[in-house]
Amino acid sequence: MGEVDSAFIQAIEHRPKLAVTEADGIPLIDLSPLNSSDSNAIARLATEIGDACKNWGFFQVINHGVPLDCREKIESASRTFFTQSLEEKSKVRRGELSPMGYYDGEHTKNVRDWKEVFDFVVEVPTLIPASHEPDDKELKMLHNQWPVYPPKFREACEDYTRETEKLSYKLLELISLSLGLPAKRFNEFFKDTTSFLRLNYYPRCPVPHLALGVGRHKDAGALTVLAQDAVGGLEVKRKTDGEWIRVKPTPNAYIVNVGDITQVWSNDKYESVEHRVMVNSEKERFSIPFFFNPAHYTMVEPLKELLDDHQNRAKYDAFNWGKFVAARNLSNFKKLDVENIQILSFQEIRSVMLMDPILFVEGIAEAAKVYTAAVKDASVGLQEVPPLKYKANAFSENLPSDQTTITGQVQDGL
Ligand SMILES: O=C(O)CCC(=O)C(=O)O
Ligand SMILES: [Fe+2]
Repeated sequence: MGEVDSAFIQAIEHRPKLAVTEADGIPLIDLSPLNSSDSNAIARLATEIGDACKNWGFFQVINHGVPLDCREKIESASRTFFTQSLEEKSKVRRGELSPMGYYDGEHTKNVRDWKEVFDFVVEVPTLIPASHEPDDKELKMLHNQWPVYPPKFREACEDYTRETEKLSYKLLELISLSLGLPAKRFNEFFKDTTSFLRLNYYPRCPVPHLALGVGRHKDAGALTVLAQDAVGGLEVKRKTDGEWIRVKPTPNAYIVNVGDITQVWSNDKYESVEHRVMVNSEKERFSIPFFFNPAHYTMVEPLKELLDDHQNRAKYDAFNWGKFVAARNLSNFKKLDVENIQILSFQEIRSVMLMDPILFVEGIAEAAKVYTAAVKDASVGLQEVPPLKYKANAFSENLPSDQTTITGQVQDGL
């Protein structure tokens, strides 16, 4: 393996196959009916989007209204930024006090990603809870850090974000219609948005069969709108058979996927689907996801209009989006000595309605102990941690995939 740090190496069962399956099945949807006032065409479009959300959790859109030059400007700014020296990029490195900016040490499920990122929030400042503690009402403000080079980097980023945000609202409205709800049913949640944009850079990798650009994960927020370049590498786990399918790069298209919040809102009608990114030894790759997220104070729960007392009972408890984000921040800056800690600390969010109650309570109790120990720098006797860690991992690994948590599968985000 030469000089490759073992932190990048995936467990055998998660290593990518170098032979790629490129399926045609991921829907390609033309959004041009939105430019007409033909309500039938818009209704048909909503149905098409609803089917894609149900069957794939992913789709691509064309004729989306984001000007091409706006996209080209941010793509070129991103390329110029990342080709600088580490020393230059580190001038805007993210830290505990400013979680936005440049970072090259992200881990997904405790394996390091073969990538570098630059993050910025859409609304300045963005408010999120200061801690994950339920009783702590203090808020903190997220600000952006901008590099001085390349010039116009900030302008390119901000212009692009405004356009992708507009597109995200259109998509959200179509999703709402597809669920039989008024177009603007979800809009109120996004007033004080916690959305952010990420520039991803995947350098060439000498061990593409052992490492991943981003390990398997689901996106936590409401929607992700992603621009990928012509290199390709994004793979989606096909719902029908669990096969990893490559999303074919389509010039000037956007890849859209529903995140966990939409899954909860729709009470599982739409599913947030696992995906990952393969890297390669010949070509570097760039992508730009826009994570469209609600206000921190949003209580995320299945929409009442979609529920009844029979077939359609709520499958999730309500959870507070901001507290969830704050908990994610905690693990971003402290390397917890426990694998999959995010899964374990939030298990109740999704599985409480789904799994055997005794197993659930036991699992959560174990997880809570491990979590507390890890957060307090393992101040609980060290000899106690390994068996707990072992049990907790066994617990999370044994969950069927449809019972994994809203947070555990999520390795994106704040
Ligand atoms: O780079 C990509 O194609 C996808 C990245 C991704 O899934 C993410 O950043 O959440
Ligand atoms: Fe993702």
